[in-house]
Amino acid sequence: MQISHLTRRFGDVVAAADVSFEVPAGQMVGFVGGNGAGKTTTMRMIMGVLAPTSGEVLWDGAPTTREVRARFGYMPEERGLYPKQPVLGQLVYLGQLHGMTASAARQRATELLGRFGLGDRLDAKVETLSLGNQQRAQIIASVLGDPVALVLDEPFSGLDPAAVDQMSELLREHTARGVPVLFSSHQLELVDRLCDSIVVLHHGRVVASGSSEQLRATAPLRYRLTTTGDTGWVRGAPGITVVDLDGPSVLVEPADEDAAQRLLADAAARGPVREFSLIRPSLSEIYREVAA
Ligand SMILES: Nc1ncnc2c1ncn2[C@@H]1O[C@H](COP(=O)(O)OP(=O)(O)OP(=O)(O)O)[C@@H](O)[C@H]1O
Repeated sequence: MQISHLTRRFGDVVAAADVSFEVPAGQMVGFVGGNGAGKTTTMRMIMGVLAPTSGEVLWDGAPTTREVRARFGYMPEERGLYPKQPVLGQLVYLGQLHGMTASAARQRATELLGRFGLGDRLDAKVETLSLGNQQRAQIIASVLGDPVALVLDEPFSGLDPAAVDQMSELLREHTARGVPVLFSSHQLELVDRLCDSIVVLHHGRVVASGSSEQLRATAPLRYRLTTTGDTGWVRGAPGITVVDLDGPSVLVEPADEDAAQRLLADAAARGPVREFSLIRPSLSEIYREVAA
């Protein structure tokens, strides 16, 4: 699935500005960005719920049609299930909307509800389920009918760690079959762990994208040096910028690898070195950097 130059304005607000990225077959792509960054707007355009001001979404190289989008599984921000209706009945209905027979939809929905701990709540009204269980049912709704792509708006919000694992497993079963999966989330560690690639949106624009390794490679090289004495001398070391200094421990940004190794040699010449380690930035740090 190719998102190509999607732009959406609401009056003076540009909610999405020239957003382009790919969700390759069989890959999980994490869509991150602060509140109001434009994730929901972009996903709505992908699903055809909202018309783009300009740009398009391509499927197999051609602009998506209503028929193609009908085969996408979607979990909207506003959620789709009716609070006052029984869970299983609604899932069967949704499955039928996706072209399943009533009995196939009932069988698949029952199986998934059972698998996710809701086997004894089939006839419960959605509103009587806990929020996390409602969320499980919403995710199940989006995967009924063997979708060819999945577009999920914050599917993991409100899920406990066990449910996160179960739901990630369910999504992985889809990517394993070649289904492209796009989901938004504010849980950056989870995105880092699950996704093949990440798209960072800020004020409607894509400000970074790539695998977490690629995003990390754009962050400055940082090392932590810990000695037994004071590291104040590091401030004068050539090619070294001190980020944080606290007595025997200092966090530095060397200009290059040579400067880092020179620093280590200088430190060793002064006395014992307790620690000299490359610091890998977390996705949260990278996010803060690119969104700054
Ligand atoms: N129907 C609308 N009318 C006017 N402005 C809108 C509409 N929908 C979204 N916006 C604006 O577009 C911008 C992007 O909103 P959007 O909901 O896409 O962000 P988001 O990244 O999903 O945020 P969050 O993480 O808070 O869900 C915001 O400034 C929002 O106020």
